[in-house]
Amino acid sequence: MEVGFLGLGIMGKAMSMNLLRNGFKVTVWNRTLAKCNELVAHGASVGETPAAVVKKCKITIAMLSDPAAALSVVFDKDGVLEQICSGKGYIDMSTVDAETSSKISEAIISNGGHFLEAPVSGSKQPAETGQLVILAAGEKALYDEAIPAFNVLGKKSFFLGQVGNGAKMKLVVNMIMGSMMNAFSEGLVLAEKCGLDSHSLLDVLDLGGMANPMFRGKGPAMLKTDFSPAFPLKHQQKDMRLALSLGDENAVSMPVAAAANEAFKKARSMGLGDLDFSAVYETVKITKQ
Ligand SMILES: NC(=O)C1=CN([C@@H]2O[C@H](COP(=O)(O)OP(=O)(O)OC[C@H]3O[C@@H](n4cnc5c(N)ncnc54)[C@H](OP(=O)(O)O)[C@@H]3O)[C@@H](O)[C@H]2O)C=CC1
Ligand SMILES: O=CCCC(=O)O
Repeated sequence: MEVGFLGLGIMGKAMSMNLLRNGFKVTVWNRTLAKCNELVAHGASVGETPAAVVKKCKITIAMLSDPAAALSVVFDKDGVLEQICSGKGYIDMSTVDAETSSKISEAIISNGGHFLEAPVSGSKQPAETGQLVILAAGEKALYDEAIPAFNVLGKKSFFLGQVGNGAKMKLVVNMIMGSMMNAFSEGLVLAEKCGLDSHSLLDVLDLGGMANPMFRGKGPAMLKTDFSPAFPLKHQQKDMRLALSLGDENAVSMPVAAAANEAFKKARSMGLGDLDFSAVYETVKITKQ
């Protein structure tokens, strides 16, 4: 199966590498074209533009930073729309809002193509090992066609119905995750300030009902001030912002998420946006001094 892949950031690189490892022919494109070189060394072909990739491939996947990037790659000059046509599928796996996804879907479909949104739960390591959770919505026939690729990329795929449902599910999940990360950071700082051993706190948490891979995986690194990016903080703040907007639309009061968003914004203003989202811990350390 020949697949196009647009966007070779932390996630896109890992996912396209995984497809190559599993026997897919992959044609890649990235805005900063030099990032394609490593994929080429592993057998990928390069498309000079998103349009060139779509022209070559029956199915093209995108994994881009945010709504502006997702729209630009489709609608701008040399974009996806120039070559999408009957029989071709476009799958956007970026985390965006439902409105962005619907706009892209309408344009693709009105040009004769097929569209699926398929944001993912899981980060860099699950992307490398094919353990993502895929939250797809849109055209069921394209979903069925993409299953061989999804089975390589993820451990479980959900088909959630109409376009927008995948985006909404992803934003709800990341809203919860961002709030949890803030509560976790406050707990770590409080434990330290009141004279407790932070590693003991991690052990206690890991043995109880709140045990989870995020605390287990990120906690020891946070205590060492290691914020090597798996999920960049600027993207987590984007997701909190989009989730809060979804809350506005649905008149859902979300004071916890709003406070978490403020902390991520503060972290961005401190220049921490490119670090892992666990670097929000640094903002709590400062405010508790
Ligand atoms: N990292 C993670 O753990 C997870 C991330 N996600 C989501 O996946 C998406 C990608 O995340 P991640 O790989 O971490 O992000 P990165 O920041 O590592 O990569 C972003 C990608 O988007 C491209 N890009 C940015 N702006 C534009 C633009 N205007 N036009 C074209 N391309 C653009 C970048 O190109 P260039 O190289 O040129 O800058 C790069 O390829 C995001 O929506 C994120 O929220 C979802 C699950 C987990
Ligand atoms: O969007 C990023 C999600 C990161 C994760 O699920 O660990």
